[in-house]
Amino acid sequence: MRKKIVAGNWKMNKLSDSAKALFEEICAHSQQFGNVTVMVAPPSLYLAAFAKSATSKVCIGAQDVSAHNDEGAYTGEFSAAMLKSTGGRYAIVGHSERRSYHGETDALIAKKIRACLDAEINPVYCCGESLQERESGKHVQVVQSQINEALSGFSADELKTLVIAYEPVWAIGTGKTATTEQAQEMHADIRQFVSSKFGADFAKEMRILYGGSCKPSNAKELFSQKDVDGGLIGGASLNADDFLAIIKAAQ
Ligand SMILES: O=C[C@H](O)COP(=O)(O)O
Repeated sequence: MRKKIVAGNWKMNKLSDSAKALFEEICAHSQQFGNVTVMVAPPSLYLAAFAKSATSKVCIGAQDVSAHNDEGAYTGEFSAAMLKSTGGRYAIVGHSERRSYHGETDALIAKKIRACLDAEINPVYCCGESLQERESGKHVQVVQSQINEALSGFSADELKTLVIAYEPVWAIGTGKTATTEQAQEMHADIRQFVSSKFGADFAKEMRILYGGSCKPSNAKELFSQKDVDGGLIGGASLNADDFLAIIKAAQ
């Protein structure tokens, strides 16, 4: 039985005081999270303080991480090892906003996954197709090729802590959610593809999150799909009531 994950990706939102207040409100409800793993990925400036004040039921994650694990001259970056040393547990890698605004490729993302695994940080690998790719019927092929490139250099044993987040780019921040059928279909395909690469036992255990305009009104239906193991939540994670309602929907 795969344990569900609800992860909040705050992106570049919230000044220090309001970030702290939101985080405290989430932590204050953590006794009600039941069997759901809850992860919060704030702007990286707040990571260390949040990790220090998190309850045991709230994990801290980074929105991105360096591909380098050795200390050195990489201005503006922080390593997975540094994240680990602050108490962080997860790192999102390959988010579509990193791909489109920073030109990140799956080859680079593979290095970030390697850096995470070396530092014992759980990578949350994001993949997903654009609207044009969906409309031209290439979505399955696009997502398989992303996964293939990012994960080919790893063994099943190395990837035990990997989480995949399927985020159709056309659904991110647009209010347009994938239908439950579209989400389930793609998640099942991802699991099948991963099974063909790493074996059925591995694929059966791997968590696949849905991301893209997930909100309290659609979370329960999405999370009830056989291959949807929770969500990577953007906009709706910025409001405690919405985020807590989504966590409830995963229980
Ligand atoms: O990482 C989160 C995703 O980009 C989803 O964002 P959204 O829930 O605002 O559509």
